[in-house]
Amino acid sequence: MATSGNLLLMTDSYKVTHHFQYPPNTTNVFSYFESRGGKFEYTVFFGLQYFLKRYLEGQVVTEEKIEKAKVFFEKHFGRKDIFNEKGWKYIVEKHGGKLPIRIRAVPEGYCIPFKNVLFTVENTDPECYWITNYLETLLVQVWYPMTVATNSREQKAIIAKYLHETAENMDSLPFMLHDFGFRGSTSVESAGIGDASHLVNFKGTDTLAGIEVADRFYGCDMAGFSIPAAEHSTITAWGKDGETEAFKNMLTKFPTGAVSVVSDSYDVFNACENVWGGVLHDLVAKREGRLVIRPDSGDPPEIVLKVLGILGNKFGTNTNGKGFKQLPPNLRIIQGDGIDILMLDKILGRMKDEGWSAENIVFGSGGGLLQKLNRDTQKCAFKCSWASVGGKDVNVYKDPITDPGKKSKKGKLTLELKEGVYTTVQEGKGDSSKDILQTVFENGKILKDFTFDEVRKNAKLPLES
Ligand SMILES: O=C1OCCC/C1=C\Nc1ccccc1
Repeated sequence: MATSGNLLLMTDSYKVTHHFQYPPNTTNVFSYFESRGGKFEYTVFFGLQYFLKRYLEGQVVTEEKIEKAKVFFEKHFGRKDIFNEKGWKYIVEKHGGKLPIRIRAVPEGYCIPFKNVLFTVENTDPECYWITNYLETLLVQVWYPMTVATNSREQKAIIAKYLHETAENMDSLPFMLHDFGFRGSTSVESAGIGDASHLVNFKGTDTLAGIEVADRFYGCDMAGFSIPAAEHSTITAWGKDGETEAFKNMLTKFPTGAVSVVSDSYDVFNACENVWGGVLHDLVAKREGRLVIRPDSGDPPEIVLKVLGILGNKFGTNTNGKGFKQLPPNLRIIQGDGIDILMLDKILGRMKDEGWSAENIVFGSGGGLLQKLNRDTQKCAFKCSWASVGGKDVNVYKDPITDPGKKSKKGKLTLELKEGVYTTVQEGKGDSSKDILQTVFENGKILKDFTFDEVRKNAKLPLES
């Protein structure tokens, strides 16, 4: 049951005036959402279910919300005759406050090449033609989970490629990219949505909000995991001369299991050479459980290779079945500074060139994972493609001479697989029995509830099967 805010205010002001602007006797408006393409050739369709459950499901329109919106819009527009009070009251009286809308969508987790229909929205009551595009503003926010899930999956593909080339198995893949992005997110809600999108592809996170989203909206009890880890304050509070004590404290307070220690407070090379590889060498070498050393500054590829070199000298390496060097299984490094998809490839490429297996490292990413994206990254848009006016079907479209790239699709749309290629069939010419779009929402009810496990399975890489 949707539990937050006043849906009547979750739109753009101009939409409040649009019920006056459709042709007379318009009874149906059918619109669709697509990515017109951009950074990635496809999008992982993810996150619509969050919006349906959080904002659209059940009795979302009430007399009280209508009254509040009425007062709000009289002040906002400075006049009394704009807000569609009759239209909203009709929804309360006729539909019990449930939205007379049908939404058909690609199954969550599917990877769909751009310029394909991803979901459609249409009104189910001819009186409510105006509600379809009223919901655009909220529904287009699905650009964010989709784009984060896609960016995260593309990073997984890069990591998987290097693991495939330099490691004997893919076992470490699920924990190779850890979400560090909570503090850099624009809100607790967006951190939750973004991290859940990352967790479609991975299982390591410090962004706790996303675990709650995966639980509450996709039925996943614990979608992400973490380990005890230091931050600079827990090292530097021991004083510059106390760094060895601080490191030793980490090993003794967490005697088993994995532990991560940020080691660049003063001199990460000295820390690796003379502390981890010196004073604490034997404690580390015989440790039950993994020590993860975290550099956190400097040019990432250079620092990573230098730190690997020092640790390799101090703790030894062996050569795996693919001919690449591995640190002892209880010793790894984590690079969480400056990581985005390009830097990931750069570091792993350098490691491979210098004979290191990718499994010696894990990555943390914050802004690169959750923030360095916008709606334009994948050019996500919502457009009307069909209407019924005075009982006549109209194939609606735009085709601006000033940007052919913004040309929109016509008529009722379906998505089919034709010779293994996802194809959007326009003008209602599709075969509904082959339509990959499924009705996920109708008249206030959610008709398909994807579990996080299903979404993860749908989004798997070919290399993972
Ligand atoms: O070092 C680590 O090892 C793995 C567990 C997490 C972790 C660090 N977390 C973190 C979170 C937010 C900003 C910076 C770091």
